[in-house]
Amino acid sequence: MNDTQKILQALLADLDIAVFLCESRTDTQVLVFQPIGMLPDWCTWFLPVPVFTTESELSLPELTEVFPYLDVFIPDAEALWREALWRDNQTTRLNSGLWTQTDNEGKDQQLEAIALKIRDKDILVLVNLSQTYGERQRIYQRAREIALVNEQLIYQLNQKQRRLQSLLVEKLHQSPDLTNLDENIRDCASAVLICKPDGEVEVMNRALVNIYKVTNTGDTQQQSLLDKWLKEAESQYPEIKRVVDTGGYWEGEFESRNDMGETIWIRLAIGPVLDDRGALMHYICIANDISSFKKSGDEIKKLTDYDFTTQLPNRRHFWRKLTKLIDHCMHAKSHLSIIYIDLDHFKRINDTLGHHAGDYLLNTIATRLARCIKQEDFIAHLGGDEFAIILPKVRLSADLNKIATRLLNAINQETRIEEVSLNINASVGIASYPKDGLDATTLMKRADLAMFQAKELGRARFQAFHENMEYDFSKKVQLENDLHKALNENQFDLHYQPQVCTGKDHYLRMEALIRWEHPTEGKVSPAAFIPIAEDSGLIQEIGHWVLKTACATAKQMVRRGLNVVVAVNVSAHQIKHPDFQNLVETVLKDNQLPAQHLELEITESILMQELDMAVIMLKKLRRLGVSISLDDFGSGYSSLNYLKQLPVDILKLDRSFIHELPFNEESQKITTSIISLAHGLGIKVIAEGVENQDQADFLIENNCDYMQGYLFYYPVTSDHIISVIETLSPSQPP
Ligand SMILES: Nc1nc2c(ncn2[C@@H]2O[C@H](COP(=O)(O)O[C@H]3[C@@H](O)[C@H](n4cnc5c(=O)[nH]c(N)nc54)O[C@@H]3COP(=O)(O)O)[C@@H](O)[C@H]2O)c(=O)[nH]1
Repeated sequence: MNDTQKILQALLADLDIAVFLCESRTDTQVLVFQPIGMLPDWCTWFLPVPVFTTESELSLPELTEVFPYLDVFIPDAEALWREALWRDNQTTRLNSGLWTQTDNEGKDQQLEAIALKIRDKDILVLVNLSQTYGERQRIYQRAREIALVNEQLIYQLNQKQRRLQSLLVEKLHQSPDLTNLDENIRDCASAVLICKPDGEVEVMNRALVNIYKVTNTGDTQQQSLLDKWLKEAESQYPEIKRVVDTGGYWEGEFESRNDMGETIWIRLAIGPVLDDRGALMHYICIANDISSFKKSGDEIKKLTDYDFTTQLPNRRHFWRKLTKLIDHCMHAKSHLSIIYIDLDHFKRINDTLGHHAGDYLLNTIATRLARCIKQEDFIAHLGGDEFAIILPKVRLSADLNKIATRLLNAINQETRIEEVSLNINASVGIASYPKDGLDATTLMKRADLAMFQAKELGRARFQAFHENMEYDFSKKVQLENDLHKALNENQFDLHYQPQVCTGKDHYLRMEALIRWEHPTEGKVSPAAFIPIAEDSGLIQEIGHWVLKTACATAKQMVRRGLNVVVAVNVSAHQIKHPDFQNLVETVLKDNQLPAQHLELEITESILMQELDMAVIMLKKLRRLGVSISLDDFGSGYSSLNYLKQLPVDILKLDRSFIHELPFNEESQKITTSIISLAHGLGIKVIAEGVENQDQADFLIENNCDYMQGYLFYYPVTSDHIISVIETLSPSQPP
């Protein structure tokens, strides 16, 4: 073994990962996996017999037998390796996400697979994250145990103090001159002080001297002890003086200082001794040093109140703090605001770069956010990609806007992880006490609602809560319930909008657009219900229905000799479904529709959310023979740079540019540049939302391939589309 191999070996052992080089056997068409370095123990525990050696090779069936989850992952990984989705020597990777698998010893292991293409090498990495999880669990468990023990000990101490109090009161009643008391308290572990109502010391024991490291046992020093305790406890317990002065029983714990000036925590009970007529004779004070409990309590607090990844206060800590501050505001008649931050598309980072990269990013952002706020503010990491800040003194919207802008800018600074440069954004919601809510739950709910609205409005922005949001939200919940019924009760219909060709084409094109006739609300726009269907998961069923219906209509037209292409809108959630390709294939087969008559329309933002995955799926779909169009091009991420890697046939220019044609110079330039760039890459262009002749003239003049809009046709029902399509001449410009 040479030095480099030794270093690699040590590195792998340190990282606790299993690495395989993947080669394809041309004779068998089967992938073989050759372990690089020794495999870690957890990996070999999955094997029935220890067959791994550094030189051994594993064939695909063997590896997928050992880790059945790889069955699903390997085809995608293979596509990544085979189709060289890597550019200019950059590394490309695909993460499987975590899965749990039970090893031969019956232990659950949390595993993640990563497919990597490094230069020309195909690498499969298996990472075991169980240790990190285990460590976390152990720490929390230990914290719970310490907390439990502490609680029990404090309880026992209380009982002991109370028993001693009543015993001493009894003794004092039996012999009011304090004789024989000494022997009851001399060797007692609790510190005991019996004093007159004015604080003058009558009896004290050795434990008190020890706890307070008393050097001067003269009267003057001891006389002030009761006074000292009252003063020390007063900031935490404002009632203590009143209770003691009026002869009440008091107990509690607070920070005190011994005669050496050291800080100690004591638990103190002060009880009165009254004579037969109810007059105050003595005070009995019993104190215990609880500093060691407090110390482990602080440790517990650190473990249970702080987030493991960012070291910021966690959700539990945040709620306690918020409740306490609201209480304070209520009494002081003051106000506070909360800022709720949710990172945009954070999951994408975890999925593509791995959990370690995600944790690194969270840490970086936590540090940046903490730098943006004042000392009196409170920041917490609520978990996942959510942070929250309490601003105890801020209420004016101008100030809140300034702070939110500062936070957004801090988040959006460039972060470099490995070789990748990231610019993450966040959606931010704001709510204030008492304007938006009088308790922590309402306030957080409303800040969350405002954050949600910021997401809906396009992310990377902040939004303050206003009352309408709650109404909008309940309306959405209602629509979601109704959507469940809509499919079963045939409330959906599909309309079609023809797309006209500006040059020569032998296809007649149209876009399928879903319509919903709600039984009480009337027509509900797809722009309103598609996002709800996406959030609730219903989009899979609805999307399936749209695909089936559109293909059936297209087949009817093909049968009549019409050479049509029907474009079907596909949501991000459908594309991400691993079965989507099979579903499209089945629908085409069931309708006996040749694939060239179907086009799938996806939005630009889908691609950017999970670029590698989406590209793999689009390539699979294209292999079936369907064409792909990219909707709303230019409206979102608009990176012309990635266009050359995308397997698309058609770009749909976003209607916002067309709307401003032909007079807005910027829109002119964008439109003409996109058209020429697309043509340069062999991609055709459709302009959407064409509403007047000036726009059409400009687009024809600048070689736009197709146009769609109310100038030509509104979407028409399925009953009418055939007759409309029949009037379209495939080779004539409008
Ligand atoms: N996932 C799915 N999404 C769908 C489906 N059906 C529709 N949609 C998406 O909903 C959004 C709103 O659609 P809709 O209200 O149907 O509006 C479409 C056209 O009616 C409208 N249009 C067409 N011409 C013009 C015009 O000249 N001016 C103008 N203001 N609007 C016009 O544009 C919408 C089509 O847009 P696009 O898809 O971007 O080409 C919309 O985002 C739909 O995509 C579905 O089945 N599944």
